[in-house]
Amino acid sequence: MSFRLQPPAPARLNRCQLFGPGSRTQLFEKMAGSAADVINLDLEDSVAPDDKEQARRNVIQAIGDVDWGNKTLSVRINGLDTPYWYRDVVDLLEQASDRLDSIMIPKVGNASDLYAVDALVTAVERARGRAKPIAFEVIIESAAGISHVEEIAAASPRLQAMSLGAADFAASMGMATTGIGGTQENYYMAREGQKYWSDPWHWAQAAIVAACRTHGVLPVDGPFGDFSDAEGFRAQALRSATLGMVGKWAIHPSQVALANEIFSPGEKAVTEAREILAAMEEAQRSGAGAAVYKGRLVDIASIRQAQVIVRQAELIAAEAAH
Ligand SMILES: CC(=O)SCCNC(=O)CCNC(=O)[C@H](O)C(C)(C)COP(=O)(O)OP(=O)(O)OC[C@H]1O[C@@H](n2cnc3c(N)ncnc32)[C@H](O)[C@@H]1OP(=O)(O)O
Ligand SMILES: O=CC(=O)O
Ligand SMILES: [Mg+2]
Repeated sequence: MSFRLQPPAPARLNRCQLFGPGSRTQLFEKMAGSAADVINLDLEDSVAPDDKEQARRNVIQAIGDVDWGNKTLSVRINGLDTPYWYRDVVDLLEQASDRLDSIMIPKVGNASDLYAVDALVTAVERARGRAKPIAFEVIIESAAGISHVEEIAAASPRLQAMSLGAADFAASMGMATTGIGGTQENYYMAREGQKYWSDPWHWAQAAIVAACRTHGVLPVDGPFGDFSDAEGFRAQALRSATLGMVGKWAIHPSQVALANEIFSPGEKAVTEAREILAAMEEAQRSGAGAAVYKGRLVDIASIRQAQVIVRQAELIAAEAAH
């Protein structure tokens, strides 16, 4: 470990973020009743330009009126390249109830984007004496965003989560696809007449996870567009979880249970992690730094690996007991 310790990410569940357009008020109660840990009411790309102002009003009202339980409640504002974003921020902070937890800033390109929003949010919070500081989440979905991912992760103490937005990311990078996430037909290696599909999102996800873990931010996988392809969603989410991401967006209710399942460690994994901790405790009692568990090496690093799984299981248990 470096002299500078890795800060912990916020200790809250973020297995699934369910999105819904701010213009579709009939979805709000359904979203609140879902099993998603995080709700994202959208003012950005799922809302047509003519509906922006009404959607903002709908969302402000719903923040106070709907019972969101103990979910993390977030609103995705419009991008900083639009005329809408400042009014999104000011109206949300001046008019919405304190139930709002977070705002999501899309298409961030560098640390200054967060600085600008932070300055505006801080001014409104002070002017209004808002008791609960608003958290931020950001989407990395452009060439600039991924190029500056580390400075973005470090940009604001408000920042809690960072998602990969596969759709805009693909567009910004000039990728030859209209698919949102998942396997891409033409991204394969060929050998002896066989195709071996590779993962075009891998490098961006790994960069996001590293930046997030360096600065104590939750790394999240974004949307998977084909909501009738559960197998594809599952494969994408499993890869993300294996890389260190803590959750994934759902753009349709059918994806919520899948995300929750994949980002919750299974009973077998939790039992094994606890057994590794017990084996290492035993080893350390006898003065050893390494031991054998089920025929394989475990050492002090295994304690840290096992703790990742046990901590997540404990968060889930605490949430279930709530
Ligand atoms: C690239 C990005 O930026 S992604 C993030 C922005 N995009 C979004 O927010 C889109 C979110 N999703 C949606 O708007 C919708 O799910 C759509 C447009 C994809 C599909 O909508 P529909 O055609 O209504 O879906 P469908 O008919 O399959 O819905 C089935 C049920 O789920 C409900 N439902 C649909 N979407 C949602 C949602 N996001 N949250 C909660 N419930 C929902 C429907 O109301 C319907 O309920 P019912 O059975 O009580 O009638
Ligand atoms: O905003 C999300 C995306 O994939 O683009
Ligand atoms: Mg986007």
